[in-house]
Amino acid sequence: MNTLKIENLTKTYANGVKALDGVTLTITNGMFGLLGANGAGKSSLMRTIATLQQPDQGMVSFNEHHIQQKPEEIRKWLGYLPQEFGVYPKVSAEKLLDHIGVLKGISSKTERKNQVESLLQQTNLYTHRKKSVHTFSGGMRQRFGIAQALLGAPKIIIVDEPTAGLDPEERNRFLNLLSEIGENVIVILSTHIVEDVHGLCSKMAIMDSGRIIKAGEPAELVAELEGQVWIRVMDKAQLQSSRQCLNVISTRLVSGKTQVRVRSSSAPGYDFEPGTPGLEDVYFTSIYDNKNFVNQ
Ligand SMILES: Nc1ncnc2c1ncn2[C@@H]1O[C@H](COP(=O)(O)OP(=O)(O)OP(=O)(O)O)[C@@H](O)[C@H]1O
Repeated sequence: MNTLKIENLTKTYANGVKALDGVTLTITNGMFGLLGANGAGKSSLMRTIATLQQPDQGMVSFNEHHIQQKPEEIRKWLGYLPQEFGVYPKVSAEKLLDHIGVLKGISSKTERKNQVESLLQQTNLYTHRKKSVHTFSGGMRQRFGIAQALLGAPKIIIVDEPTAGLDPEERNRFLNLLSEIGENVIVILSTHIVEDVHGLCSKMAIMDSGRIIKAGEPAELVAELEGQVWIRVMDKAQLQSSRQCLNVISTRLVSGKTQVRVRSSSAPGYDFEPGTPGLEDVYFTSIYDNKNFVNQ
């Protein structure tokens, strides 16, 4: 079992933005979803785990090794797909993967060839292997990104906002690919898309303003809201006045009408129907509770 321990991480950038504020988490094998809005601090946390930046306070350990003191203890086991992959040189996908394999320390040519071939197959890029990565579509680039992250049999894989900008088909294909990665490694999926976490991740955390505001198993977190979600269709004027007295979780247009989801321990009115809670309700209520807590 691999264990990543994050303890009380804090980071304030030179411009005064506190991107990490006492982050504490323990992550073991399996798919872990880190959910948060843009600017919540996800990339800052991912970069710190990948030892690309130092925290001001706190520590990260991987399998009991303190990684700020011994960064090589995570680097040699890490597969990282950053949010911005940068510029691709004009060489074929196959050659680029081989080169990354060398950088990752796979010194045997045969071993590299085998790994590159099998990863190109796995990511459905084998027929495009002779093409230059800079000519790839967004989805193909992300699949290439996961192929390079998987080189060298990593024990911990970090993918930062991998589905942003992908069309629904490519997004599905990418998520299916992620789900195929073994159970015996840690995979951290950072995303602002609730559905990316739903169904794919066995554990998750929600991040807001540099803090972890909720963590657990998605199904358990959803179950905590059982009996507390109520639904009603309203017009805009009703919604405006109801906002004062109701705890509105979210609103959604359904066939041109506004469907309102409300949190309440009992029916907030005779015209409300009980709703089935989902991960999106968990996300919105956690953010709401955190803002109220901070403003108290
Ligand atoms: N190098 C930096 N210098 C100054 N501020 C930064 C830097 N990197 C990030 N920030 C700020 O820190 C906060 C957290 O950013 P971060 O990129 O970690 O969040 P995120 O959840 O990954 O969001 P996004 O998906 O938009 O990148 C934001 O307010 C961001 O503007």
